[in-house]
Amino acid sequence: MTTLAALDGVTRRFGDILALDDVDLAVGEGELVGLLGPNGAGKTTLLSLLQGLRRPHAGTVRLFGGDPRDAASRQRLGCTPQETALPATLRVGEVIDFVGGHFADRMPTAELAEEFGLTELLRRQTGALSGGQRRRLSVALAFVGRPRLVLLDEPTTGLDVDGRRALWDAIRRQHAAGASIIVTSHYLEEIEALAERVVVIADGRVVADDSLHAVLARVGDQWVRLSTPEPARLAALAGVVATAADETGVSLAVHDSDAFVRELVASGIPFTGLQVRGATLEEAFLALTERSAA
Ligand SMILES: Nc1ncnc2c1ncn2[C@@H]1O[C@H](COP(=O)(O)OP(=O)(O)OP(=O)(O)O)[C@@H](O)[C@H]1O
Repeated sequence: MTTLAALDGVTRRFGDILALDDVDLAVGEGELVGLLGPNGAGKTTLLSLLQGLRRPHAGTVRLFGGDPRDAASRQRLGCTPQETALPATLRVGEVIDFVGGHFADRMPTAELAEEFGLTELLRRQTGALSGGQRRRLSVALAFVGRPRLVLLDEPTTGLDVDGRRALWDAIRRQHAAGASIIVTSHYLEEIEALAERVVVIADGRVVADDSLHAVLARVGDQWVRLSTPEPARLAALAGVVATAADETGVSLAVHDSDAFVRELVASGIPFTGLQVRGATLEEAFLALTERSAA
């Protein structure tokens, strides 16, 4: 598999903040990689290094084998940032033509508009678009130059359920047609819908890089909830992957809830309101990032 983008021992600081801490990551041709992590984990910083917008303080970043800060390396890169400023008085079709004009081999405006559900909007000024329509246009623009690699930073933020699904379908079709994609998201549903490989980032470090299935298996797929006056003693019990406490009780991610409950009873830790159920993706992901923080 040809490597399209690679970070090798990359560290990036902002003053005292260590935004990326010794990150290794390689993305190959044909991959659709989901980058998952809480606010401030370092996802956007990672994408900005791949776009050549920032330089690493240590380590190397390669894009199509070159330095991403050389414009030539970025010819086959498409991006949608978290927020896009569109010139309000230009029409949708004009914006697509303007961005497309920068690429030697571009997708025709009508074809791109059709793919991303913008056909009816081509003559509308971008200032008159709804938030969801603007978002669709921003994502579409990442694909206009027939990129080999596309970076999508939270592509469906602000979209309703239908809009999100329609955009996922378009992204999947572009992937099937040959584009490799790195997508960041806060929505596990989005990562699940799009990505086969999941890279979890927490506090600037890669804490998991595997198939979605394998990541879930690692974090424990059962979830126990209870109330106790002695929450600190719970973490020492066997099979506890992670704990999270709030004012209503303690939640624990565990691998084997039967074994956990047997040990809980044997430990003599007082508890009430015991509940056991399968973990949602959201909980599994939180457990993983909290464990890394611990
Ligand atoms: N220009 C900057 N100046 C100072 N600190 C920054 C700058 N950019 C990012 N940071 C800090 O670096 C860390 C990583 O930020 P980054 O935006 O990469 O996270 P993220 O995972 O993309 O978060 P989010 O999901 O909220 O977009 C954060 O602590 C952030 O505050």
